Amino acid sequence: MRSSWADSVVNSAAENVAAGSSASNGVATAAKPTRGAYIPPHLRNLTPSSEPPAPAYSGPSSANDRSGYSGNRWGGPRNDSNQTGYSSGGRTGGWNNKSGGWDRGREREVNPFGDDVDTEKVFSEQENTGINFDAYEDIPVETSGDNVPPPVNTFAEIDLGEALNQNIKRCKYVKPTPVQRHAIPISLAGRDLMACAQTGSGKTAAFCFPIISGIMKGQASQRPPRGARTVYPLALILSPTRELSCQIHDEAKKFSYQTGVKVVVAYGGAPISQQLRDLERGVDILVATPGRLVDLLERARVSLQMIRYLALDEADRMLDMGFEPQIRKIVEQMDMPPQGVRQTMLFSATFPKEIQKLASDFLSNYVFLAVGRVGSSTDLIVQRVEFVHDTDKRSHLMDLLHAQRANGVHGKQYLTLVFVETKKGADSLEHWLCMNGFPATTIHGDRTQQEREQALRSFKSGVTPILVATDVAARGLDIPHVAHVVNFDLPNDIDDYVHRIGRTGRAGKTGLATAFFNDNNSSLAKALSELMQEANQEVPAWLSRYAARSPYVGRNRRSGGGGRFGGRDFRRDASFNRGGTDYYSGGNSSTGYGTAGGYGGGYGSGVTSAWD
Ligand SMILES: Nc1ncnc2c1ncn2[C@@H]1O[C@H](COP(=O)(O)OP(=O)(O)OP(=O)(O)O)[C@@H](O)[C@H]1O
Repeated sequence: MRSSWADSVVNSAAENVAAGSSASNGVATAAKPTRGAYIPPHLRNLTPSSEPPAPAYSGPSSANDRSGYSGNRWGGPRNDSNQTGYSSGGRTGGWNNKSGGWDRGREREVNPFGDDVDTEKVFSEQENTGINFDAYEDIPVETSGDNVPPPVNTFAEIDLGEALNQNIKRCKYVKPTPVQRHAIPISLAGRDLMACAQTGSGKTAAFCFPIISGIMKGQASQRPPRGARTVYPLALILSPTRELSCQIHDEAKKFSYQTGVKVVVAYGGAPISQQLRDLERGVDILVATPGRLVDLLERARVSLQMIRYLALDEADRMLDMGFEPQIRKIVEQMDMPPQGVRQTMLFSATFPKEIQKLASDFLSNYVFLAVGRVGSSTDLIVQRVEFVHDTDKRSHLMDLLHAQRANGVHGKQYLTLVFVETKKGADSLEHWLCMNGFPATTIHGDRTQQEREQALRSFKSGVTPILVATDVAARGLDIPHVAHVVNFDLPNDIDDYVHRIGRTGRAGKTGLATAFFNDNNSSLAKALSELMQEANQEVPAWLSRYAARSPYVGRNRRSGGGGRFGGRDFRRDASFNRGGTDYYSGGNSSTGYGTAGGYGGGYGSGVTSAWD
C-alpha cells in the first residue's frame, strides 16, 4: 500500500508534469521512468545537443535484461567521454560550499586531491598505500552464482572511462586489490553482488568505481529545473553511521573528480538545510544514513524512482535487527525500482548466513563473492588477549600507553583507538586519561554531530592521539596511522570484534589489537579463540580453557558450518534450502577456496546502542 508521502510525490509530480509539459521533449519521453506519464523534473527541459540519447532505463519491464550479463544493463550509450565539469552549458547554480566540492562563485569543481598532481609521474613511481601485492596470488576466493564474470588483474583491463582512470592514478592505486579484481567486473557486467572481503581491503572503491563508471557512460543526470524540489539520484549508497557516510562521500568525490558525476551526502545530526541546498544543486550519487534518507523521502525532497544502483556498505549491519525495518522501508516501500531492475551491491567484511538470507530479498540472480585476506592481512594485525578484571582495566590500559610512549609510538603520531561498551564509560575513561596526561577524545552517540566530527579530526591529526569510542566507530572508518586498537570492553558479537580490530592493519599495513578479557566475556571465548587460530595468532592457554568450557558454539552459530575466513554463500548450505526454496543453482568455486565456511557466527544478543 502506498504511504501518504508517496501519494504526495505522485500528486505533485503530476502537477509538475502539467506545468512543464510544454517544455518536455522527446529525450525526456524516452527516459520515462516507472510510472505512466510521469516524467521526473531532471529529465524535462533537456536541451537538444550532440550528446547521446537517454539511457536505456526502461522501468520494470526491463527486468529480464539481466540474463545476458554481457555488459552494462542500463544499455546506455558507451560514451566514455569525460563529462568534465559542471562549469559549462547552462547549469544553474554551482556548488558553493566546501562539502559540495564546488567552488562558490567560480563554478569550478574543487580538486579533492589538494593540488594538481602529475598523474603520469605518480603512476610511474608505482606507489601504493602499502598493500603487499605479491601475496595476492595466494588469496582464497570463492564465487558462486550463474556465469560469474572473470576477474581482472589490472585497472587497465577494465573499461572504467578516462576521467575515472585518471583519478585512480591520483589516488595512487596501482593495482586493484583482490576484492576489486573480482567485484568490479561483476558489477560492470550489471550483476547483483553480495561481497564479503576483509576489513581495509578496498571495498569502497569496489562499489564506487562501477557506479561512477556506469553513470559516466550512461546519460548525464540533468539538474532539476529551477524551483523543482524533488531530486532524483541515480545511485544510492547507504551506510550505518554518519562518519562512514561522510568518508564514503569524500572517497566517491575523489573518484568522480572531473567525471561530471555529482556526489552528495545526507546524514543525521547535521543541519538538513545545507544538505537540501546541496541536493538542489544536483545529485547523481546520494550517500546517506538511513534515518536522514527516510526524512528526505518523507519530505518528498528525494525520489528513488531513477535509482539504477543501490549499494549497502556494511550490509550485514544494515540488515540486522536495528536497521532492517528502515532499509526495507527505503528499498521496498518507497518508489525505488525493484530488484532485477536496479542493480544492487552488498558489501561487508562479515556476512552471517541469516543476514545473507534476508539480504537475498533485495537481490536478483546475484553473485556471491568471498575474498580472503589481503596478503595475510589478519596476520598483519597482531592480536593479543589479556585477562584483566574490570577493576584493573584502567591501570592496565595506562601500562600499555606508557609502554607505547616509551617505545616512541606516540612520538611518531601513531594513534590508539580504545573501544568501550557504553557512552558513559567512554566519557569517564576519556576524562581519566586526560587527567593522567594522555590527551584523549571520545566519539559516541550522545555527543553532538559537531563534537563527533571535531573528535575525529582531532584524533586523525594526532592532537589527541587516543580516541575512546563505542561501536559507532567500529565499522568502515579508514583512519591512517591507527597502530593500536584496544578492546577495553569486548563486544558480545565476534563480528563486531572483527570490525573493531579492522580499524588497524589496513591496506597491507601492520597493526596491534589488544583485548581485555574476563569472566563477563566468557560467551565470546570460543569464537575469539577460533578467530585467532584462523589468523595464526597465539591463543593463550587460559582462553582455550574458557573456550572449551563455553556452552556457546562459537562463531559458526549463525553460519552452521566449520569456518574459514571469508564466508560462504548460504545458498550452498543445505539447511537453508529446506522447505522447497532452491536458493542456489549452479555456480563455481574458484582458486581453491571451497571449504565449509562462515565468517559470521556469534550473533550477539543485543543491538549496539551507539549506532545512528
Ligand atoms: N587498489 C588500491 N591500491 C592501494 N590502496 C587502495 C586500493 N584500494 C583501496 N585502497 C586503500 O585501502 C584503504 C582501505 O580501503 P577501504 O576503506 O575501502 O576498505 P574496506 O574494505 O571498505 O574496509 P572496511 O571493511 O573496514 O570498511 C583505503 O585507504 C584505500 O584508499
